[in-house]
Amino acid sequence: MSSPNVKIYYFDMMGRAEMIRMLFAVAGKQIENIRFSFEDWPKSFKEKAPFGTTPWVEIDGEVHAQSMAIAIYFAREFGFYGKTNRDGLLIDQVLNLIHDFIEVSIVVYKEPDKEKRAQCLKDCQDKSTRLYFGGFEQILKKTGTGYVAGNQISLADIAIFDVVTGWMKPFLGPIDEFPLCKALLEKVAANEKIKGYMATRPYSSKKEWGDQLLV
Ligand SMILES: N[C@@H](CCC(=O)N[C@@H](CS)C(=O)NCC(=O)O)C(=O)O
Repeated sequence: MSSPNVKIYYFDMMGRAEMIRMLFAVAGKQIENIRFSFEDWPKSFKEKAPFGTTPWVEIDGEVHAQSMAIAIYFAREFGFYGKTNRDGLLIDQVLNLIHDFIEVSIVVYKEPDKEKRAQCLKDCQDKSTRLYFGGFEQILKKTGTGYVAGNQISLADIAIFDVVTGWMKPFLGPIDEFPLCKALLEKVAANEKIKGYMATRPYSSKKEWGDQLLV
């Protein structure tokens, strides 16, 4: 069976689309990026998005949205969702922790008062980083292989790597107290496909939402 034609629609940045793009890179699969500006989003794209938000994908012409659902679907298709139901449980816990972390980061980003925002950012870099990386660490300890699920890289490992290298980077504090997370990140960074992708991806952290906080 031939591979489907997949297009992903998103802003010209990493954001919520990057984990999906990275998964395709690690799986050695093609995905076409349709990138648009903030100006063009309401004018030409929002009405095409299934639920009025981005990212969304077109799979052989059929549209689907919700970044986590899209990532999970392709992880299953490409064999990056573990081998057992328990693997899926471990992976889902990581993805849900990341979902919660994203929500916290967005609250910080949207805080209009500059002083309050600085305080929220500090809390995020301190307490939230500890809470969520503490969660990843617990899961990695339970699995005991150095990966979130089983003995090979899965969507969850890629998603944790995206947290530290993507748009959420400015919201993170030090993760030194989480040695299993650090070891996992080194392993993902050493993956040949990830290395190739990171060396050529067109995105700059300067353009991401998080970095605008620091302006
Ligand atoms: N739960 C959704 C959230 C999507 C979402 O809020 N996307 C933002 C960009 S990251 C968006 O579409 N913002 C523009 C808008 O709501 O008009 C997902 O993960 O895909």
